[in-house]
Amino acid sequence: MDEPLSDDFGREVTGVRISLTDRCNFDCVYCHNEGLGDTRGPMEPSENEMSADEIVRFLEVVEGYGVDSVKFTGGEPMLREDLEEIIRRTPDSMEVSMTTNGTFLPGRAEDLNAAGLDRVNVSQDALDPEAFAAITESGAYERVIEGVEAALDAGLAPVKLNMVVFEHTAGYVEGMVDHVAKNDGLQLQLIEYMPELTGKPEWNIDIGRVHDWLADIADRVEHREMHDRKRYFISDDGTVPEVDLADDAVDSDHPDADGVGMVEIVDPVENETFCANCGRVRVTHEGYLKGCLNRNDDLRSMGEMTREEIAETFEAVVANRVPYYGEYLIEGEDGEYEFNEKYLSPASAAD
Ligand SMILES: Nc1nc2c(ncn2[C@@H]2O[C@H](COP(=O)(O)OP(=O)(O)OP(=O)(O)O)[C@@H](O)[C@H]2O)c(=O)[nH]1
Ligand SMILES: C[S@@+](CC[C@H](N)C(=O)[O-])C[C@H]1O[C@@H](n2cnc3c(N)ncnc32)[C@H](O)[C@@H]1O
Ligand code: SF4
Ligand code: SF4
Repeated sequence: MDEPLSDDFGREVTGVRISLTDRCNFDCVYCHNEGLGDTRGPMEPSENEMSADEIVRFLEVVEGYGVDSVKFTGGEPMLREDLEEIIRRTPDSMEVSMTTNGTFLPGRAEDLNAAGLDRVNVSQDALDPEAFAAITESGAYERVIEGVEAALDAGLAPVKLNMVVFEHTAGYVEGMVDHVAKNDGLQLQLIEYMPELTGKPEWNIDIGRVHDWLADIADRVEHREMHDRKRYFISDDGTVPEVDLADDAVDSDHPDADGVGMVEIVDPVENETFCANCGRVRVTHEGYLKGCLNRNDDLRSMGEMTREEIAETFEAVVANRVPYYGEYLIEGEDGEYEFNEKYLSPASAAD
């Protein structure tokens, strides 16, 4: 195995995260679209989207740099009709996962598994169709539930349910934790609402309160290497206490055992430890490499490049990566994060 590249902050890059499209059949009120803005627009494939050949060429190049996992995301990655082909042609040495809104999994999950998909994350912000519709601006709740079932039936377990924790969903956290504790094959990923790219900081919930509550009810707590994320293991013994988290609104290596649900918290906002343990390079649907979700001033196009040029571009992107919180943004005396002047070029200052 080739040695992974490291950036100047000692962070090894072992994974890539590829946005296959910025199109989507949902219109979630919180969507950051992987840092690129609006997903609304025509649903037809755009000529700007990377082709299957371009995606596979990139993956074959970075395999040579020790990259051993790829996440396909979007927009909605399942809008790509050539998704099975892309997965089938992904290098065998890579773990392949996908994050989806789940609506297209029924009827397709088995083919994806057969093509080489190892696991899937499905966004499900509530267990209640009305709340779900209000958040996603879509009435496809039943379809998402069928999608989760289809993924489990196809052997894509564990299926991670992604739930963004913000003002609209805080009241459903307890129910979702209970749901994954009671249902084998499901895990829960509670994602801190990120206002950086979407605005609306008033929707924030103090994620620390969710950590405290889970720490109280968990049998066991682990730290995942990626981002130093905390994982709480919760038993299905009916002891989940009542709690109102909204009252002051302001490694797949561990398959869940029977009767125990795994809940992972993704809390990147103003979290220097999270950024210090970040080892993934992103690729936009148009084929730009991106060192950090929250930045768009470090994009480098792969355009019509040869393998050698892609390799050079990948090396340059890794060399240019900096932790977002703690380096690109630094904490001022008043406790607020502000831009580190050394990264403020005239171009990025205008963003
Ligand atoms: N700021 C930031 N947010 C992230 C990062 N990784 C994940 N997130 C947030 O978590 C959301 C869900 O991530 P997923 O695509 O489901 O997958 P993941 O949690 O990164 O990966 P796995 O747990 O390995 O499946 C992302 O869309 C982001 O909102 C990261 O590196 N930085
Ligand atoms: C951008 S979506 C793309 C994949 C797919 N369409 C889906 O919804 O799963 C990837 C993940 O980002 C999460 N997400 C989107 N906007 C967010 C925000 N502002 N804060 C935190 N997570 C967000 C979504 O909940 C979803 O789990
Ligand atoms: S389904 Fe995913 S990409 Fe589509 S709007 Fe919702 S979070 Fe964004
Ligand atoms: S450096 Fe950027 S991509 Fe990595 S964890 Fe921090 S905000 Fe996310």
